[in-house]
Amino acid sequence: MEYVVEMRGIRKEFVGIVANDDITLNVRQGEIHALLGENGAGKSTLMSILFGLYQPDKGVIRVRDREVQISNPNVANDLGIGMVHQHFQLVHNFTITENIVLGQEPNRFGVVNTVNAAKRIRELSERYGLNVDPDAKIEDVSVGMQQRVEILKMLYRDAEVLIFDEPTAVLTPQEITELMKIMKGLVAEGKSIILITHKLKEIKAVADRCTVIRRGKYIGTVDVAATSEKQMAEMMVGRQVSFKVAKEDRAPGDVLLKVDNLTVINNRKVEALKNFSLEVRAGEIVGLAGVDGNGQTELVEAITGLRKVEKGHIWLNGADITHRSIKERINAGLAHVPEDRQKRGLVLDYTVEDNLVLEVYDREPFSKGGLLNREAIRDYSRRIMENFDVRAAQGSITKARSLSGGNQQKAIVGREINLAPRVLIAVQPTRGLDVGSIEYIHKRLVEQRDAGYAVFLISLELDEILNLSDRIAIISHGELIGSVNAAETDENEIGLMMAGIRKEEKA
Ligand SMILES: Nc1ncnc2c1ncn2[C@@H]1O[C@H](COP(=O)(O)OP(=O)(O)OP(=O)(O)O)[C@@H](O)[C@H]1O
Repeated sequence: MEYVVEMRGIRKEFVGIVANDDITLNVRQGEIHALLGENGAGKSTLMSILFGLYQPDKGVIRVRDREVQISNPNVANDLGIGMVHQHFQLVHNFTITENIVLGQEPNRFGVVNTVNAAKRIRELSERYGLNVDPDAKIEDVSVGMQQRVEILKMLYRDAEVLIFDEPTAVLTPQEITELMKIMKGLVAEGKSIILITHKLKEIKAVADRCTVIRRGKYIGTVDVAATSEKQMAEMMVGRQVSFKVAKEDRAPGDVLLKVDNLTVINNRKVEALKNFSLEVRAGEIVGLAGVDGNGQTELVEAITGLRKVEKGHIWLNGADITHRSIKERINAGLAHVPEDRQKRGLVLDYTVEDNLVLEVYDREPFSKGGLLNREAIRDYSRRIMENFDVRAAQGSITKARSLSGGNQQKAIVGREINLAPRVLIAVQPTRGLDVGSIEYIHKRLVEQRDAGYAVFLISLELDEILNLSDRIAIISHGELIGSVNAAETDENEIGLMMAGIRKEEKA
């Protein structure tokens, strides 16, 4: 058996778009096989076919040398194919064991033996270095741990081929390192992994081979050790890609966003921000670096009006907006690319065009005397879609739900930048985007700065913060640890400050 999974000549068409057009994917046993492609290239569709969620219109799938019809996920399971989705499917007030046995057949007394299950979970956890406590409740464990529960679910069902869909998008850098170790351990034990990711660094670090697809078509499969990141990026987008952002020096102007001594309480009634102060000036990109969960979310919520401020003030272009409504803040020139595109960014059942005018539909020319001007809305949306390369099967009237993840993200960023906001709050603006799209969004953020606006960038990607920012503020446990010039710092210094070590302490 040369390959554990062979997908040959796979085609899948949705209304108006061929998502997979004659795609080949051959996975060897015991390898980590990366699947790389720009946003909307057809990766998720191909994996949904392998997992039995979609039926291909054409093509053959062979698993361990046997031709198979994977008519639903149960068939995939029986064939030893498992998938860790980007959005976990876990019940929060259940224990880890309960989540793993969920959906298992009960015995003839109608009960699932959770004692035996917990024992087996412990064994699997140990064997693959997962470090999971079977008795812990999901709501009490970190995101990284929840992902391991998803991995355990697959192992518990004896999966031999594991599909990971952008698994590192939700993880902290430490968790990413650990996950890579786990993946290597899995293949060392004979499992095979298909890894969907946009991060070329990760492909270089763990994958053996990489299959590249572009606009639904198969481009090629390469040996990762012999191929550079640049080469893979070029295969993927069909042109040269620059990883560095070109940015001229610029003297910042007036303070456009001022956060003054802010104290905010989180959902657990704990102070998530303590006397936090920060300024962002016109013509400046300020990056906020910090380990996830250190008050970034609450800070953004307070600035955008989603969370009440306990103490302190927020000023936008000289006006105190601390207690203003969300709408008033938008009208005063604030825009926001939110952390969670599905919860806050888009109304998934609306069309793309309705999503693109979400904040401005009540202004002229989009409405007049209470009536919507469809033509104006469509024109405006089409322009954003074109500029930001938002690919949608039926154009502006496509439902947001059926866009690929990256295209949803591009639509949100396009919508917010298009408001020409005085202050743009960009949270993880390039999450889930391919390198070509990242390059483009970064350019637009720099343009925003060059036009004399303020950009506040919140990102867990240190590379992105270092690359784009003029100034970097570091947050730890809800406190400002310090603020440094991007040109005069490096990953190490920022890393230490993210761990809560102040500059003077280090000296
Ligand atoms: N259920 C669906 N109905 C209609 N079109 C769809 C559906 N699912 C996907 N598409 C379209 O098929 C194309 C491929 O999408 P897919 O999600 O497979 O891309 P992807 O490579 O996973 O992208 P990303 O990196 O952005 O997640 C896209 O143009 C998408 O809009």
